Amino acid sequence: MTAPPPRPNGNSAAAKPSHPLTRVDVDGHDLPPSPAPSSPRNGRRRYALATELVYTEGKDQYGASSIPIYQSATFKQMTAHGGQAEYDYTRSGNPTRTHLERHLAKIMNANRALAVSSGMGALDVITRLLRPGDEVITGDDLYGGTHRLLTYMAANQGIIVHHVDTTNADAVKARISDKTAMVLLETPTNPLIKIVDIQTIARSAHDANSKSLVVVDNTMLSPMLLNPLDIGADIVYESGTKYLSGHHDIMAGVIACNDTEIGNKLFFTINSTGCGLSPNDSFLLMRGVKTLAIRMEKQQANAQAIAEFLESHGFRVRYPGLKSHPQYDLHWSMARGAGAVLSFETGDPAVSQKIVEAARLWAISVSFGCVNSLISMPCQMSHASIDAKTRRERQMPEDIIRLCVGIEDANDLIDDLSRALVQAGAVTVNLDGFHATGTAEELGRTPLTI
Ligand SMILES: Cc1ncc(COP(=O)(O)O)c(C=O)c1O
Ligand SMILES: N[C@@H](CCSC[C@H](N)C(=O)O)C(=O)O
Repeated sequence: MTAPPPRPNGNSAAAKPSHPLTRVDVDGHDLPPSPAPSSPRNGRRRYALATELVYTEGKDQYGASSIPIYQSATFKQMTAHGGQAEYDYTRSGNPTRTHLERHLAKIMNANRALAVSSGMGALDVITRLLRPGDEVITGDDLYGGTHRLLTYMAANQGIIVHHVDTTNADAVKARISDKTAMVLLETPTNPLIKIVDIQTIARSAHDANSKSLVVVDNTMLSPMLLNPLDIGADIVYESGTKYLSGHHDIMAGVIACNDTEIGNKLFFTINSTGCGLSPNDSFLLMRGVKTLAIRMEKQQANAQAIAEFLESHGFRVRYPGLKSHPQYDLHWSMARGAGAVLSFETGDPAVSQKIVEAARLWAISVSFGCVNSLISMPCQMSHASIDAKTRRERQMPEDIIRLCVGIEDANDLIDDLSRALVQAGAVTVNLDGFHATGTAEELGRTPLTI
């Protein structure tokens, strides 16, 4: 095999300084740093997070091990005066949802958690804290639905939205003013997997304007890997559709905070608009949360293997488990794992489409965080609600492929991906093995040998 040409992104794994916590396996290969302890044993948690996910404190009158689904819209009252019974109507509260919310508050290190009907529902509830004329500072690489909602609010509700490069904490700081009501962050970003320094941004936002709320979308990591409230966020939300439930069988959203007044305002909106999570979905989300640790462990191990496989064959891979990630150290200074979403580029949208369509084990689907693996082209799918011009301005490559890794056998996933790469013409197979096609350089990769 000829010496590989320089990588198209200029990244050189060898040139990167080792992370201070670098570990090696028995063969001397680098391993990701040891995760930080999974749970500070303070606040509401007594055990490590993997234990707390399973251990629930709620009591059922019959000692049921799994919280019953209180499938009731209304609740009988003892008198006509109202107010004495704990529940009156499921939009306002339901025992299954309460059980879930208390559990979520514990694992999110929050005083209060609220469960709603989707991740976007959660963001909608949070943004109702804003008033016309308020300014929001947010990223230039955002989940498409978030971009869509903010754009709607800017056009119709008098909210001023500034999109800045949130990987540059100074750029965010420069934008903060006394009109900044909210700083909305995602890390890692979806789908460019950029890392945002929550702690530094939160500090400058609060120093410059004590009223500005720092809101973090933690969907890409889940409370298993990051607790934004511990590092300066005022509100954290996530799509429970993803890792928290883990099986793509429900839509859900979760909001958590520590401030009682904010919690009450969020609850007011949920009760007023009726977007609280249904009893049945609360049950399913509760069931999913219990296996979060074990799912995440397997998903991350698979994602790491696949990221290394692709990178070792010259593809530009974006994954914070790789030392070549330009913000590797920043990510590991905040998070306890790299998650299970990665993206890579081929240099040609048509080739990317062929790869995606040739995969069998990888379902062509939006979403992530589920037990089964998914493949997608964000520009055409999850982020299609960002118009092409804006995508170009934000340097979102049209050829980018996103892999959302599940719990299957890693070798099966790699074999299927290899086959799809070959079938798509991204590589060719000769008698003596796999070789790059003649257009390797055009495709922005080194020759592939497997
Ligand atoms: C980062 C991120 N935040 C929020 C959402 C919204 O979640 P949901 O689909 O549950 O509304 C999604 C995906 O949909 C997402 O990827
Ligand atoms: N058609 C949907 C697309 C949902 S994308 C889901 C998920 N966040 C992802 O990133 O894959 C829409 O219009 O919102």
